[in-house]
Formats: sequence, structure tokens, C-alpha cells
Amino acid sequence: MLYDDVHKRWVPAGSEAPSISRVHIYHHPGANTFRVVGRKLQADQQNGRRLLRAMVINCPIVKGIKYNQATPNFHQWRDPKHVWGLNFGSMEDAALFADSMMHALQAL
Ligand SMILES: CC(=O)N[C@@H](Cc1ccccc1Cl)C(=O)N1CCC[C@]12C=C[C@@H]1CC[C@@H](C(=O)N[C@@H]3C(=O)N4[C@@H](C=C[C@H]3C)CC[C@H]4C(=O)O)N1C2=O
Repeated sequence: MLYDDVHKRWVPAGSEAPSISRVHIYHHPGANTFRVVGRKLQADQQNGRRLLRAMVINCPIVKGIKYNQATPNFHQWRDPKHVWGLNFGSMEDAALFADSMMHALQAL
């Protein structure tokens, strides 16, 4: 999700329709960079053709960001332009993601 600062509300990232997505943290060892990448689980169907599973988040993990575990299954962080929020399907998913995020932030 992205926070719409104008209207003071969370909006689904990547499209108008809220969707279940799979979110990964990718590490580029060469450059030692990390990024959060998420794609919708459900491929969009349009005129019968299966389209790519839309990207909903593709955001570099910047050294020094503060990762806020606001609730056991809603975590959020700021980048220069956006505030991102992840509503996890389970507290276990949330804890796994947070561990990876913390690992990435320590490795930067
Ligand atoms: C200093 C700073 O930047 N502080 C940021 C947080 C922050 C701190 C430290 C480092 C980074 C960041 Cl990012 C801040 O406070 N921010 C960032 C933008 C938004 C917010 C500002 C105001 C609102 C008030 C309510 C609150 C909120 O959104 N709570 C959630 C919530 O209302 N929802 C989401 C789920 C659960 C709740 C937890 C799911 C959908 C919706 C809902 O439950 O329907 N807010 C924030 O978190």
C-alpha cells in the first residue's frame, strides 16, 4: 500500500484494486544493493490474453531507513517520495519479511 498524503489515506500500490501480492527482497551481491519487489498473485486478464502479473512495488532499500513494525502484520517505511505499507497475510509472514529487511539494512 502507499499512503496518499493529500487525502490522508492508504491506497493499494500499483493499481486501483487491492490485490494479494507476493513480496520479495532481492539482493544484488555485486553492488550490494537490495530492493523490495512485489507482484500481484493474480494475473490480469484482458481480452483473453494473460498479462504479466503486475508489479505493485519495486523500491530500493536505502541505507538508514527506519522500518516501522506498526502492528504485528502491518509494517511501513518511508522513501524520499513515498510511504510504503505492507499488510501481511500472517504474523509469521510479517516476521519473516521484517527479519530479511533488518538483515538488508545491516548489510548496507
Ligand atoms: C513519523 C512518521 O513518518 N510516522 C509514520 C509511521 C512511521 C514511523 C517510523 C518510521 C517510518 C514510518 Cl512510515 C506515520 O505515522 N504514518 C506514515 C503515513 C501514515 C502514518 C501517518 C498517519 C496515520 C495515522 C494512522 C497511522 C496508520 O496508517 N495506521 C495504520 C492504518 O491506519 N492502516 C493500516 C494498518 C494499520 C495501522 C497501523 C492499513 C490501512 C489502515 C487501516 O487500518 O485501515 N498513520 C500512519 O502510519
